[in-house]
Amino acid sequence: MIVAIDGPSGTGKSSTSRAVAAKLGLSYLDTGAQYRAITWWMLTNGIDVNDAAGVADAAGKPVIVSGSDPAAPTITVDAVDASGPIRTQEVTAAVSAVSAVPEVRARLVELQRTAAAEALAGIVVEGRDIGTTVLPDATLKIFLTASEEARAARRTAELKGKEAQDLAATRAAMAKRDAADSGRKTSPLAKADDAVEVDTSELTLDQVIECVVTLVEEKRIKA
Ligand SMILES: Nc1ncnc2c1ncn2[C@@H]1O[C@H](COP(=O)(O)OP(=O)(O)OP(=O)(O)O)[C@@H](O)[C@H]1O
Ligand SMILES: Nc1ccn([C@@H]2O[C@H](COP(=O)(O)O)[C@@H](O)[C@H]2O)c(=O)n1
Repeated sequence: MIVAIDGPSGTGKSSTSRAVAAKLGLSYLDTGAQYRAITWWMLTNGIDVNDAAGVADAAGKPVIVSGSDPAAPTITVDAVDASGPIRTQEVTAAVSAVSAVPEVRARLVELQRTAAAEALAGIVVEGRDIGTTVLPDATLKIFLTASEEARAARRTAELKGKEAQDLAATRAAMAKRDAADSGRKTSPLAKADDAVEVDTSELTLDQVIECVVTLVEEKRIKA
């Protein structure tokens, strides 16, 4: 059972994927965390993230390891826990430039396919290009969407007390990142033709989780 969950930022991919994987006894892989991890490494090693050739040259250097237990997902870079630093606004603002570099994508797609092949009980993999590029033969593909208003409100609430931005700034930053992710040449953010689209704007997180669990169970019955 391989479940691919894609969609723009703030649609609920991570929250939904983790919960679905935990409920169904599947592994979980957050591919966005891997792109954030390589971006953090570039920033901390003085690589200009807007210099695509420099990023490409360095893409093979960091060792990125993802732990796939949905109860406690982990990510390390060169054996250092990166789960905190990859969530800063500095990394969020830089990640789209790094993830657009084909050498970076080739490196991480290989890691992602290996993780899926090794997950014997099955896996939920979330990102932007899982259904279209990374795992085109996934058992089930979901594309989550939500209105810009809903997504910005969710992210603003999540960031409260951390690196808080106001609603308008959060919305503008999300729109900019989605435009860059959708507009890049190599495997842009896109819905696979055979993905089920779920608009989460008016749904609670529990309703979205239930909806995806039902879709997985339907696939299992048919298999
Ligand atoms: N249906 C929902 N209703 C209300 N809040 C939600 C819903 N789904 C997710 N959230 C909340 O919205 C925030 C963003 O969710 P999440 O991180 O899962 O989105 P994402 O699609 O993975 O975002 P990104 O791609 O930017 O990492 C979290 O605080 C989460 O708890
Ligand atoms: N399959 C993917 C997953 C992510 N990205 C890039 O990483 C960024 C961060 O993703 P989050 O889910 O953690 O917000 C995202 O904006 C993309 O630039 C990707 O390219 N492909």
